[in-house]
Amino acid sequence: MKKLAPSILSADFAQLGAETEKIEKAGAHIIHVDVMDGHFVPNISYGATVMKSLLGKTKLPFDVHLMIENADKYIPDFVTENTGYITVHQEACTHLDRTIEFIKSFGVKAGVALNPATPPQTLEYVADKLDMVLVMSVNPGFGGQSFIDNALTKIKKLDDFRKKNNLDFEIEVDGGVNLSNVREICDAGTDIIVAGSSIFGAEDIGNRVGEFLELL
Ligand SMILES: O=C(CO)[C@H](O)[C@H](O)COP(=O)(O)O
Ligand SMILES: [Co+2]
Repeated sequence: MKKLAPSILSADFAQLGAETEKIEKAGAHIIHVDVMDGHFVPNISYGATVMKSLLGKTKLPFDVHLMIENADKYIPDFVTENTGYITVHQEACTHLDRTIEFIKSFGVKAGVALNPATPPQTLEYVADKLDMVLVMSVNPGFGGQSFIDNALTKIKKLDDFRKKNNLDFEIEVDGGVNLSNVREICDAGTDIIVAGSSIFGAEDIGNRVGEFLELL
């Protein structure tokens, strides 16, 4: 089953609880949490305190997308009863294998994200340890950007690679996903769809989640 993970980066932060409730009621599967440090990416978003403000208000798992340097230092802050996945960037981790093991030591699924310019082959020697690979289809740092088409080639390569090697990591796609391109992105082999501005920018957020779910 394909899963929908709305990114709260584009939510109205003054209404974060209410907007989260709307996406949960409408059937979204996961909450995507974008953490930006102003160093690895040229923007600062929010940290663990904001994510933790949703604890007790939603049953949905958190999918933590760490766009930060020194991830090992901050990973423990993001481990909560709702935390399903923690994903770090390949480009930001010197000791990627160690960081993956560190995430898994908390009983949380481990993901690695790849920037648009990063080839999928870079994950060859850690792929058997991974629960998820996040294919960035925009350069990370901002919501509301346009989908970079060659992400489709990368998704297909990763899908072939996991089939050939009998691996079971999930493939997540993040950036510029909308109602017009989501079907093609799913067909390429994606399991988890992240969508921020195309959900939280809609007039009726719940209705938009429903429209996405029909297409998954
Ligand atoms: O990681 C991200 C940006 O770095 C966001 O998850 C992503 O951009 C989602 O926003 P949108 O759907 O508006 O592109
Ligand atoms: Co993200």
